[in-house]
Amino acid sequence: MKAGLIGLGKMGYNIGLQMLEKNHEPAAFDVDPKAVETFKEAGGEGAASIEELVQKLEAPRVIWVMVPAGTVTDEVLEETAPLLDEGDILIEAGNSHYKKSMEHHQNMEARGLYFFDVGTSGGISGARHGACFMIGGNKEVFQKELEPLFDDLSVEKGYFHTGEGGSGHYLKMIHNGIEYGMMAAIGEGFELLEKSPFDYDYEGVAEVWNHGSVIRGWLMELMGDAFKKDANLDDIRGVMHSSGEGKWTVESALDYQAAAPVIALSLMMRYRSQETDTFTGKVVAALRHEFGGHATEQQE
Ligand SMILES: NC(=O)C1=CN([C@@H]2O[C@H](COP(=O)(O)OP(=O)(O)OC[C@H]3O[C@@H](n4cnc5c(N)ncnc54)[C@H](O)[C@@H]3O)[C@@H](O)[C@H]2O)C=CC1
Ligand SMILES: O=C(CO)[C@H](O)[C@H](O)COP(=O)(O)O
Repeated sequence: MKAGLIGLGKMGYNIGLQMLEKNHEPAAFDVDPKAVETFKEAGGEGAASIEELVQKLEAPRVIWVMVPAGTVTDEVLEETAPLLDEGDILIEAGNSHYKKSMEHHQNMEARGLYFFDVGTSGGISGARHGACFMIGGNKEVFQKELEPLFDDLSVEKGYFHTGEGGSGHYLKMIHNGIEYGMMAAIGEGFELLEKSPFDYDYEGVAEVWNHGSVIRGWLMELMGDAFKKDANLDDIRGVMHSSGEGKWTVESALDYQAAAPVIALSLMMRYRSQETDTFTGKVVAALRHEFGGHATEQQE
């Protein structure tokens, strides 16, 4: 099967390389012509526009979209859909909000297209060597047209048809919420080591925790890699950005009245990390001063 690919960034490019390796003969478009050139140099086929990409594919066309979530994804889908024929397939594998994906399902089905919302996990190395996919959409079409592709691009047992439209991205959102909580706990653990009276070798700690311990796993492996490059993480600041999935998870917890305090607090800690001082801190310091005469620290 000749697959189409839109988006040759950190994830899409590596998915493209896997498609190449596994004989899915990808043709790819990216808004950045340099990305298309790089893909061509790696052996892939390039397209100068979405229109040209569509023309290169045979019906039923399968197009994998891996661009920034939100407006860009919406625009790419809107540009692509009118160029397709009934029965063609769009796979949207970015980190999109599941409610938006449910809208895309309705919209694409109304045009006679099949749409799949796919949560992708495993990071860049997963995209390159085998990822984990959570796939929402028509099950029969998935089994008939797409299963071999997902089987090839995933690690063994690394794909799952999650159910109706939106369920793939909902599952990925919750996955990322869990990711926030797990990473926050690892961070707090190392903070407690750092504040302790002991002089731990953090790379050694990550290494031993990753051998037989209850908390072994890929995040701990990555922690070992990071400490190997920078023993005390001196080169980076402790500022934690986020791209929306944690916030959406917490919003869902509120919508569905589910208690998710670990994920919620890990999200708040990300926001807190982006501030060097806080108004909360000023208010509490001022109040302590007002009621108890406790010292405040003055601005320099
Ligand atoms: N980086 C990661 O670890 C993961 C990212 N994702 C999701 O996958 C999607 C892609 O992520 P990355 O590859 O990391 O982002 P990226 O920023 O590295 O790549 C995005 C690519 O899309 C291209 N692009 C932007 N607008 C376009 C347009 N209108 N038409 C065609 N191409 C366009 C950009 O030129 C760029 O090459 C996002 O939705 C992201 O949330 C999902 C799982 C893991
Ligand atoms: O989906 C991912 C990993 O599973 C992406 O790396 C995502 O960007 C992580 O979320 P955040 O940027 O909010 O930390």
